[in-house]
Amino acid sequence: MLLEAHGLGYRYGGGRGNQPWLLREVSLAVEPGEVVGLVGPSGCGKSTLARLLAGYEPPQEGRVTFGGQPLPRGGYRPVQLVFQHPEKAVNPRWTLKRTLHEGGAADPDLLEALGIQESWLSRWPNELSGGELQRFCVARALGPQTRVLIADEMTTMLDAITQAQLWGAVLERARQRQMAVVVISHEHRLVERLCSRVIELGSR
Ligand SMILES: Nc1ncnc2c1ncn2[C@@H]1O[C@H](COP(=O)(O)OP(=O)(O)OP(=O)(O)O)[C@@H](O)[C@H]1O
Repeated sequence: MLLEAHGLGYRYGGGRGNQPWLLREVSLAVEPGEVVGLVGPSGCGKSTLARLLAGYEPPQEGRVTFGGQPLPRGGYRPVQLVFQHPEKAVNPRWTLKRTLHEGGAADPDLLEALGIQESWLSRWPNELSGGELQRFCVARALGPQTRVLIADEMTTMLDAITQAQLWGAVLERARQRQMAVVVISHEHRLVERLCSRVIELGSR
């Protein structure tokens, strides 16, 4: 298995202040090249689980393994996360070129597939639309060392044509590199269309 969660438990506040467990006994496994949906009611902890799976924060119970080992602590993250709001995911004081290079040298074919125009590279994040900025976040997350992409409502704010373009580019890379994709979305039709399997995260 490429990415596995073994009995994860998580509660905000680290157990102080009597915050209830948000996630408990969550186990899942994702294979290379698999496109898996992660669905559940609003507030059930999908985004929190995404952060645990990407290694942004540790679970309080259980563990996440990548290729059978703990997630690497430093260097490039093989499990990349793209959020719904690109403006929160970029440094407003960096040009888009610099933002892009945070994920390594950008592949020109990928930029073209994502519809990123050369002239946007010298701009600042506030000089692009949300959809244009999200293309950069997707490009940055698709560095050659990415083995799992977690797309947390990645295209929710985009129009249908842009959605199709971004997913086309992502799925093509996933096929080429045997990269796994975890799709978190409230759009059932999108999940049904993209995913070969769906994991349901229960409500509390
Ligand atoms: N930093 C935080 N501190 C305390 N509680 C938080 C924090 N972040 C999220 N929560 C709470 O944890 C719960 C789960 O949030 P999360 O964003 O993981 O759910 P979700 O399933 O992704 O929701 P949605 O589908 O609405 O995006 C929510 O009740 C939320 O209010």
